[in-house]
Amino acid sequence: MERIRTDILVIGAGSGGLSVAAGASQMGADVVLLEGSEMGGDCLNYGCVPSKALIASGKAAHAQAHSSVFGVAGVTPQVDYAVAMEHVRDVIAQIAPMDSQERFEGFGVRVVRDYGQFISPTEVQAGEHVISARRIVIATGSSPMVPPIPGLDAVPYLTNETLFDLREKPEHLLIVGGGPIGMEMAQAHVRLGCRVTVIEGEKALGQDDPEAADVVLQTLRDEGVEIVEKAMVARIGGQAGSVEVATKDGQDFAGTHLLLAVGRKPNIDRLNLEAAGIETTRTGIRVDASLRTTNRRVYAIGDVAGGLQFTHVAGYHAGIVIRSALFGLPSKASTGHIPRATYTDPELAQVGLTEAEARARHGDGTEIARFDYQHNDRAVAERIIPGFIKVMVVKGRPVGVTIVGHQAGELINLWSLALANNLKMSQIAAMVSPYPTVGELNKRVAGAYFSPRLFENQMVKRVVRFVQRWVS
Ligand SMILES: Cc1cc2nc3c(=O)[nH]c(=O)nc-3n(C[C@H](O)[C@H](O)[C@H](O)COP(=O)(O)OP(=O)(O)OC[C@H]3O[C@@H](n4cnc5c(N)ncnc54)[C@H](O)[C@@H]3O)c2cc1C
Ligand SMILES: NC(=O)c1ccc[n+]([C@@H]2O[C@H](COP(=O)([O-])OP(=O)(O)OC[C@H]3O[C@@H](n4cnc5c(N)ncnc54)[C@H](O)[C@@H]3O)[C@@H](O)[C@H]2O)c1
Repeated sequence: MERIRTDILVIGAGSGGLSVAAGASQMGADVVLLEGSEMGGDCLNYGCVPSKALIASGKAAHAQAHSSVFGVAGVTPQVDYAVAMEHVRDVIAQIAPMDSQERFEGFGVRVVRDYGQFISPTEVQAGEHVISARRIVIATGSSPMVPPIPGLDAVPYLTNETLFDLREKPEHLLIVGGGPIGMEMAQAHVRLGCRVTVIEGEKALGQDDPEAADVVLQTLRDEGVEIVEKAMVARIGGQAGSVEVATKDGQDFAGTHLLLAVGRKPNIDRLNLEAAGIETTRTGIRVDASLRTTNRRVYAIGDVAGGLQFTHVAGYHAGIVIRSALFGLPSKASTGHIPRATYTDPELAQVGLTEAEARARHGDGTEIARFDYQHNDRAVAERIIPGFIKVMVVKGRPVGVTIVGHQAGELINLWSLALANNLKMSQIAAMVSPYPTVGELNKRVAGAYFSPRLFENQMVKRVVRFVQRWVS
């Protein structure tokens, strides 16, 4: 048994853990990093990266089939699913060196490739190593939730951890769960020529503004995805190549493959948290605003902390922990300025409050500024007109933004800046955007906020008439 003493021990080499390890080691701390599986965690290996790479394949196929409106004859795309999945592998391989053991050892981090478990409040065992640390950061992420649906144990099913290993194209993919994973993978697969049925227990994209979600859902339905809502799965049967799903309301579905996308569970089982006095909640490890667990020397970040589950949140958490653990500075995580985007086509992005949340919190003080893609000249030229941007404004400042449409995930960046810095709508309106860009939408929605004040204001009209009389 080798004993190691260090300043910072990071458990988990995914989005959050790697950011802590890179930052802390480059700022002079002695860092040990544990990883029981693949360097890079979920995002690189089974999450963001492979899903966005497969979405890109779907987009290429869709463009081929829908080019005739541009005067370029459309063709039926010849999809080789195995090659599309090799493209996914290749994209992972291109990004992997950034997360590699070698790169982190180059920073001076000691990387131990084993699962860690607490053996005392300050010690973690990983294989043949016992590591004691001044501060410990748990960044062990989450895994696909596999609910105890009767019959599921006897039927082969896919999750995000196995989907990208497929090489034979599913003829008919049944997806249980209409959240971001379900909808992104539904569209990618229908565009690659699979039949797709999404079975959702409540409302698909139910976390999002319903009007914006409907724009996405309508597009997916138009592309051929069957989306069944309010259909909670009650029983699963069949066998490999022939899967049957029965819902509580008595509907039956049959397909060739089954993908489970019904949420996540925190990776805490291997950690032996009781030995360190670390409490958990229903969704993950209990943390305070500075991301400390119930053991003051131990932090929890990213998916395992049970809040928002995004790579950029894990990265944001890493910054909070570095400030607190390395410099002893008070540092608190907040969520009001954290954006999210679902990379369907059209994309759906949100930062801050939705319209319903803003009205609930600010009542009549909420004003809504809105601008539709169909009035953006670039969107018209490129024929990407479904969508809108909606800004919830309170006392002249944006408190939330919903964008559904082409590149909504890119457009939301400006509003993340605005909310993080408490900017005013007048500052957004003062920006000059190059014409014709889709990004002009952001300025035009700020213009839409001010136009009733300027154009429907009798005082403004009186002042203009008065001044004009004196202008030579
Ligand atoms: C299909 C899919 C698509 C997604 N798309 C996006 C997206 O587009 N944008 C976005 O922002 N987010 C996306 N996410 C979410 C994103 O992947 C996660 O929020 C992010 O990976 C969380 O980072 P993390 O560091 O908390 O955990 P992870 O990245 O999962 O890393 C945790 C690591 O800890 C290791 N580990 C676990 N237990 C132990 C232990 N006891 N000892 C040692 N190591 C351990 C694991 O092996 C893993 O490598 C997606 C997720 C999925 C599933
Ligand atoms: N673009 C992105 O940023 C992105 C993409 C994918 C995933 N993610 C992250 O991963 C997380 C997990 O995604 P997800 O889509 O698995 O989870 P989710 O919790 O967002 O959605 C799961 C859906 O499954 C439904 N469901 C649950 N049990 C069911 C049952 N028995 N029958 C039918 N429907 C059922 C729920 O009603 C819900 O709508 C997301 O919350 C997000 O944080 C992010």
